[in-house]
This record gives sequence, C-alpha cells and structure tokens, in this order.
Amino acid sequence: MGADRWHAMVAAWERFQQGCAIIDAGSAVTVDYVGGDGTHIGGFILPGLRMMRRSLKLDAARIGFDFDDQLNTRPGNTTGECANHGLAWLTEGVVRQIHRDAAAYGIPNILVTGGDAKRFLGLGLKAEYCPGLVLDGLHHVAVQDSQL
Ligand SMILES: Nc1ncnc2c1ncn2[C@@H]1O[C@H](COP(=O)(O)OP(=O)(O)O)[C@@H](O)[C@H]1O
Ligand SMILES: CC(C)(COP(=O)(O)O)[C@@H](O)C(=O)NCCC(=O)O
Repeated sequence: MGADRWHAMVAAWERFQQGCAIIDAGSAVTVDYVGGDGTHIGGFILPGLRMMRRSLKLDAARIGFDFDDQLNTRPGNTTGECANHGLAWLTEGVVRQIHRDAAAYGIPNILVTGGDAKRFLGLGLKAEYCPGLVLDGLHHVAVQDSQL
C-alpha cells in the first residue's frame, strides 16, 4: 500500500478513533475505509481527474475539447460539454458510492484531501476538507518513532 494512503489513515484514526472514509483526490484518487476498530476495511484506486482528461484527449479518436473545470452534470450538447459534464457526472457517481459505502459499513466520518478535494466537495461529498492529512499522519508517525 502507498505510504500516502497509510499516513492519511493514521491521521484520520488519530483524530477520530472511529470509522473513517479517507478520499485522496490527487493524481490518482484513492478511497480507503477504516472500521470502528481501527482496521483497514479496504479501498479503491481510481484515475484522477487530470489523468482521465488527458486520456480522453489523447487516447480517444477525434475528441477535441478544452477542459472546463465546471461541476455541471447535465447531459451535454457539444463534444466539450459531453466530455466536461461527463467528468463531473462520473465524479458525482463516485461521491454517491462513497456515501453508500459509508452507510453500509457504519462509517461516521468522511475526510477528503488532495488537489481535487474541492471538486469532490462541490459535487456533493459530505466530508471534512483536510488539506494536510498525509503530512499530519507522517508527523504523528515520526513523533511516535522518536519516543521509542
Ligand atoms: N494547479 C494545479 N496543478 C496541478 N494539478 C492541479 C492543480 N489544481 C488542481 N489540480 C488537480 O490536482 C490533482 C493533483 O493533486 P495532488 O494532490 O497535487 O496530486 P498528488 O496525489 O500527485 O500529490 C490533479 O489531478 C489535478 O486535477
Ligand atoms: C495509488 C497512488 C499512486 C496514489 O498516489 P497519488 O496519485 O495520490 O500521488 C499511491 O498511493 C501509490 O503509489 N500506491 C501504491 C499501491 C497501493 O496503494 O496499493
């Protein structure tokens, strides 16, 4: 597991000592669930927004569009709208899945970090914005180690 995911979970657990969902919306998007007993339930790794946008532009034939960082999830009527709204629509779907899982696993706290955190919040994620979550976890582990 990536050290960023681990440190973010450490920080979340230190803060709440309760079940947590941690979303790191960075170059890749990671979603991790920690149960009420502090164990890692599991998680997901997804392509990040920039990655998906680049892939649509470079890997799909004849898709030319300028990225528009909007949160519109209505069906589009031009290539640009379809691609831009599609990326927002996909993210909104991920947000719904996270809320569904949090309810199913009895997770009361959702935290979000990373460069696209505000985009997830704008698309309905009910989470606490924690920009320094990975570094907070790293700091906690370093302090613990120094006390050994
Ligand atoms: N000014 C910016 N430069 C690069 N990425 C940005 C910027 N603003 C927002 N982003 C978004 O942030 C994401 C990268 O997040 P970040 O947390 O910095 O990545 P990493 O996980 O690699 O540390 C990109 O996918 C992109 O969509
Ligand atoms: C999945 C990641 C690339 C996400 O990193 P990021 O895009 O946030 O920089 C990183 O957590 C990583 O390298 N993980 C290793 C594989 C794993 O976590 O299972």
